[in-house]
Amino acid sequence: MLSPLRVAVTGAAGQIGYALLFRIASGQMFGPDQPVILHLIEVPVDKAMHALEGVVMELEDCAFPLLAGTVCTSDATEGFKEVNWACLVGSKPRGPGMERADLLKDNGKIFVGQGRAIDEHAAADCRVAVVGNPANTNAMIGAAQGERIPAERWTAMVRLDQNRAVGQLAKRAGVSVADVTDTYIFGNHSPTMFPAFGLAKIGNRPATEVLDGSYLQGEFLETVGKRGAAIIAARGASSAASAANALVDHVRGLVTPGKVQSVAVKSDGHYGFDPAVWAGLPVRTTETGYEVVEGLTLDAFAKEKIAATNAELVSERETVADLLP
Ligand SMILES: NC(=O)C1=CN([C@@H]2O[C@H](COP(=O)(O)OP(=O)(O)OC[C@H]3O[C@@H](n4cnc5c(N)ncnc54)[C@H](O)[C@@H]3O)[C@@H](O)[C@H]2O)C=CC1
Ligand SMILES: O=C([O-])CC(=O)C(=O)O
Repeated sequence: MLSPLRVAVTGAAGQIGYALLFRIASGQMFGPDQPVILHLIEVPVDKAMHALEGVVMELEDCAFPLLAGTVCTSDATEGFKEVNWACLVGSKPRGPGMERADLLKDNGKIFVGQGRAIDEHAAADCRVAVVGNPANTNAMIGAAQGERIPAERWTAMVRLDQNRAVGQLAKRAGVSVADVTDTYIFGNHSPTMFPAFGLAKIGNRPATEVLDGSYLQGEFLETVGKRGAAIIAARGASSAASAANALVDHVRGLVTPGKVQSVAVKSDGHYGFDPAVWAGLPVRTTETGYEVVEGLTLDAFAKEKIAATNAELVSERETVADLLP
């Protein structure tokens, strides 16, 4: 029997939290043999903590064999103590008419405190997945607060964008999602992101041979880039179930050696990104961590799009300069 992993989830009583916790506890994130202890972190507000009690009652009522315990707290020190994974979901979602970058000032602050608490109290092997928006820049802020946990262990989620891109390509081509491969997101989790259709394959053929260029350069990019806003317009609330599902994929991928997926990581200059921004990139999981997949061929159109999303990430960093040590 494996010893339990401690997994922190912030915003545990929120929308994504509600769609996520049951999947972690059932083994979908860390596998069917891996017990977990969930550290559920919320704001110190009665309504949120009370809602969290209800969520814990429901977790108990599922009788998950892999759920080895829960810790409920609004205290970051207790919440992140000895955790092996921190899923940072807790933060404000945007409403209709807003861009994710509009959340920068309010949400950015959260990642200063949590970055410090993780660095001081988490297990030495702790890895972090940031979901709260704007996710790339929040990961950069959090990572910058620490000295003990290497910045490379801080990742942000662009897997939802990858899944959206795969879904759109499959629908357009009239094939199963299983037939769509090599679909990677470069850059920011924002409308400037670039789903690199030039690398994607549909039924083992280049997507550019299966679908026409005007669709790929136009409607496809627009639909994937603005999908979050379309869901807010339709639901009146931001995507939650698909976001939780993408986080399960993101973490599962990062604990599965050989898996290649889109992850926002410290760019270190790959594919022309500023070295200090967190950019969506194709990432391969290794036995000890991950590596960026190098050497993929990008055409002039792709390079122009990557330059634009990089410029946005650099400008977000300038906006939060006061939150960086
Ligand atoms: N990266 C991505 O692909 C996606 C990111 N998101 C983002 O995820 C975040 C959460 O979304 P929802 O769950 O729908 O929002 P929500 O409002 O339903 O839940 C957020 C929860 O976080 C809690 N919270 C706020 N500050 C906190 C803190 N400092 N510590 C702990 N908990 C805190 C709130 O009390 C609330 O319960 C938003 O920023 C949203 O924009 C949403 C979908 C996709
Ligand atoms: O669009 C939003 O604000 C929520 C989100 O990040 C997404 O659905 O991709």
